[in-house]
Amino acid sequence: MPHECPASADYDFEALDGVQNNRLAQVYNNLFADAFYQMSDIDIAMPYILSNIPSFFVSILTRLPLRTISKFRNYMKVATEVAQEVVDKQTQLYLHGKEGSKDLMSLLVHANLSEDPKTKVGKNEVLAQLTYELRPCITARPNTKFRTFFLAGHETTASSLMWTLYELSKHPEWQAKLREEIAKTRSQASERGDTKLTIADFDSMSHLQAVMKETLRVYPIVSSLVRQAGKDDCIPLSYPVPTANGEIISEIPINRGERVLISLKSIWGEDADEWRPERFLNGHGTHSQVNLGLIANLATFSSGIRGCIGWRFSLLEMQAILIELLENFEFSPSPGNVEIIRGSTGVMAPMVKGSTSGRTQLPITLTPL
Ligand code: HEM
Repeated sequence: MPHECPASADYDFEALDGVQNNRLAQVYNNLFADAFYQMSDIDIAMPYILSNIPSFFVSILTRLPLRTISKFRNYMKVATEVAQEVVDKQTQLYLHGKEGSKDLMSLLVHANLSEDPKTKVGKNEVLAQLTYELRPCITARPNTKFRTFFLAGHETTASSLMWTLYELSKHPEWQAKLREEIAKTRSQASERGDTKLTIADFDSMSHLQAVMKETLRVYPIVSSLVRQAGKDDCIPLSYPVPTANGEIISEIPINRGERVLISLKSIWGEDADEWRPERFLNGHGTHSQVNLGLIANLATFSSGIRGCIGWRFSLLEMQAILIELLENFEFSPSPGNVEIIRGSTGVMAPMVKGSTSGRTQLPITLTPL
């Protein structure tokens, strides 16, 4: 299993060697759970306070030793230093005529050095793309630019992968189906003379696509979205509902500036809570297409102009890792009575029920094949 991030930053997190060896891994380790799990009242209120006060007071308040803010400030400091090192390394390679690696970060560095004003990307923007902007992270301000490879790109994909492995560990029959599909696709590729699978091969693997889509449906990592009304409006309802005073309404009026929290729980019928990838295969059910993407009967990547910019990258990354893992290991539930719950840690992350550690964790058994 790769323990670096060659696709995005040509940077080795040394994650499999233990977090103590790498300063970025140290501050990143359990960051979301440490910052967001079981927050205090003041930590919960702070984003709303910060969203509604002038910037001058924000910079004072964000110096307070509050849990969420301190954790992210700590992370930002180290992440910015590492981002600077990555950028410097790629810049030197580029200036000495060496191609450097073909990861996303190197492409951004090349764009930073571009002489053409149309393609040039400023240095601060390059750094911000790699790290994170402290303010939107700790405020609830909707529509702020969410700029990052490390956080938006990593935590979401890693947690979705964990949930996929969790479900596969409980469903050996799906592991068998996937191994068969992978072997068939590999043999087709080698008949063509290809040693590696192509993106078209990934897209052709309907069982793996169905497994990923079903996991993204049952475990939407970003489980709610906030939107702010740009003008007075009415939100039409799919069906009339009674209000607290008994009035039946079929639309909800909202005023300009009001915030709406959109829950991503879709309507999937009686088996909505069950993990059943077959619902996307063989024309089962009404939402049967196996295709994945921004518009794929799921709101897991959101949609429209603020939809996830990294959805395609994330799916390819997950697919590549899952193929590698499934070819090499069998997954089964952890021995003992371990119950896994969905931890509310800013993203939906697996945690062990009853554990007081406050850590994101997923104990499962891996057996080499
Ligand atoms: C399973 C993986 C992922 C999930 C479930 C996911 C989910 C989402 C969602 C729901 C949004 C919309 C947030 C909102 O509207 O408030 C979003 C936005 C975003 N995502 Fe992802 N994401 C994933 C992976 C990635 C990856 C791999 C990257 C980058 C490499 C990424 C970068 C972004 C960025 C930059 C935005 C903000 C887009 C904008 O506001 O214009 N995401 N993501």
